[in-house]
Amino acid sequence: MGIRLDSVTVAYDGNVDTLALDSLDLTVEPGEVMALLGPSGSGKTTALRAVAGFVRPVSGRVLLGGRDVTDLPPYRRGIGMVVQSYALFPHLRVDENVAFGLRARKTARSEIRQRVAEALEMTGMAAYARRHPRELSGGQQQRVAIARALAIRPDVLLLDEPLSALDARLRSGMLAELARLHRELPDVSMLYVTHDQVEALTLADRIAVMDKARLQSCGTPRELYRSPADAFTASFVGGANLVPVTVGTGGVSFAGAELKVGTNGVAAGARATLCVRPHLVGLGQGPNQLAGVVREIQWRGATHRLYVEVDGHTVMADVRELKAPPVHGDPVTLHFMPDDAVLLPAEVSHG
Ligand SMILES: Nc1ncnc2c1ncn2[C@@H]1O[C@H](COP(=O)(O)OP(=O)(O)OP(=O)(O)O)[C@@H](O)[C@H]1O
Repeated sequence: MGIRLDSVTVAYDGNVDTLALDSLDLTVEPGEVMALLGPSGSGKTTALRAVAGFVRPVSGRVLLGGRDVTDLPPYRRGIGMVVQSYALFPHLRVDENVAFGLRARKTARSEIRQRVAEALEMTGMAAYARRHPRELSGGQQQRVAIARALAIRPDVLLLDEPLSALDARLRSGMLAELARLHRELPDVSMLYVTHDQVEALTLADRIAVMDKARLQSCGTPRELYRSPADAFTASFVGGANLVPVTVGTGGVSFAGAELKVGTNGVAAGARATLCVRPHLVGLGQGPNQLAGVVREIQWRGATHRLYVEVDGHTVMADVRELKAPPVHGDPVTLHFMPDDAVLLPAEVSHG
């Protein structure tokens, strides 16, 4: 079932001077996973809570499957929700926790038994049905929380930083599990709040990037990564080199160098920001050369990350592990292919 936020504005405590959500328009297609990505306080959780019905917009509408649910209470929206802190009932066993939403809906006993078994099976927790939450690891507790959300067979699943309490190894395992669940439940739309871009890039069909209560941009992970529309999106979805340039004809000038890049019809003489991903910057001679001085070098196993100062700006280059890496203070030449650069509107810094 699709989700639509139609110009949704939320102000907590009636404070309309600082909106938590400012006219948010967002559509999640049926069966789609949409990640909400953005810095702390940008309104991601608020958007989720508006869909769930825990906050009431001061204006705008929430539609589920084309039906206006703005005035419906949360329990009548057919939504499953998983939050960061698991929020399991400590005094209830795993199976009782999973059954909770079904009991509240007065589902028949035999049906409850079947659905609880199914949800625990789906999340790999069938063997733990009779344990209490305190007898489970963090990852297992989160699986139970997901099973509980799935037991009501929701049309819409809302996930609020579901993996952020887990350690890195568990997190990547659970990410794969969520991707599998999405394949097994192709009709369930998911709205997934995260500030982790790897989670967003891995799991989402599309990513909505939020900043300061507004939608900054929305697109597939590939679109936002390969052709971001603005510097904020570029820096939030994948690492980015962002440098101020002056547009010429057939290229730009930066740090005294003339660089060939597509100008997208931007007028010559205009100021703009050039975006190049660090892994697309090479070391040594090539097209579009930049001369600089190594300020820092990090060994990352398969790659080296170089921080190179070019005319007062830092340019990052991720290159394959070097046998004889340069050292701090060494002069180096960097290069990148014309097609690997994106020209963005002028503003580099954001907030
Ligand atoms: N219950 C509340 N009462 C008053 N203000 C709130 C409440 N919840 C959130 N806010 C404010 O609304 C704004 C958006 O908060 P929200 O929790 O939606 O952001 P977020 O993007 O989910 O952040 P985070 O990544 O830190 O969870 C923030 O300025 C926050 O301080």
